[in-house]
Amino acid sequence: MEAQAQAQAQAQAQEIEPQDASRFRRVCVFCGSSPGKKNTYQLAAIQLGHELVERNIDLVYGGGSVGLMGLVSQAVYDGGRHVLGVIPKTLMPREITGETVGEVRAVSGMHQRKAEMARQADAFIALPGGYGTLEELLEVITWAQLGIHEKPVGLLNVDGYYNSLLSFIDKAVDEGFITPAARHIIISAQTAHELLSKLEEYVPRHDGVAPKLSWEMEQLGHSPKSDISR
Ligand SMILES: C/C(=C\CNc1ncnc2c1ncn2[C@@H]1O[C@H](COP(=O)(O)O)[C@@H](O)[C@H]1O)CO
Repeated sequence: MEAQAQAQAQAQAQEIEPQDASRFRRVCVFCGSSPGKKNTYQLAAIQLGHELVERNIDLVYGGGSVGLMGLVSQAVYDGGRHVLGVIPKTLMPREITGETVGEVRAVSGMHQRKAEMARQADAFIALPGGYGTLEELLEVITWAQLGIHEKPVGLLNVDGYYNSLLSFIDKAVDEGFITPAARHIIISAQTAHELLSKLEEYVPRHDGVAPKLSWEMEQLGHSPKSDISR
């Protein structure tokens, strides 16, 4: 595959330095179940997988091998890190989702999937994607705003794919619907390396609206043990 060969060549050319230990054990990636039209989207998915491997970070994602989901999960798996795919039982047939590499966890529905992915992750990253990706991204941002978790949320803005979403969010701040503090929940960058570095440094600036423990129990079904969420 062209994007895979290109990503490998770039990684070799850069002779990536070994990273310091990451504060993240596992990152959740939301991304398109389609590959997108530009090669740069596919390349970015593979490069994100390589970046996670370089930093010794495991992956949790929506499972399957379709689109960008398949590229990022394969890159993490090939790099020797653990891959956890969380799939609702209805989406499990291979004709819908394709083969999943690594561990597969079946859940009863889409809500359970999002809660399980959130529970398992220390941070979230969205690559380019469609409705599913946007819905997953906006939900973890909303949960952060409410104080359900304090895990960093990153947007990999490949080739400016998310420029219009970011402009819209800035408009919502200007119009008084999103507070400037909550605007800082979204960390964006154009490359996986820059994004991971920013996420490692993230410090939440917004206030939650209710006691965190009760939110965690209500939304995630538990009190997360992750170091990041405390
Ligand atoms: C119906 C389509 C593909 C079905 N395959 C999927 N397999 C696994 N996970 C999926 C699938 N479709 C959506 N998801 C989840 O939403 C995100 C991707 O959705 P998008 O609309 O393509 O952005 C992804 O993060 C998954 O968690 C054809 O779309």
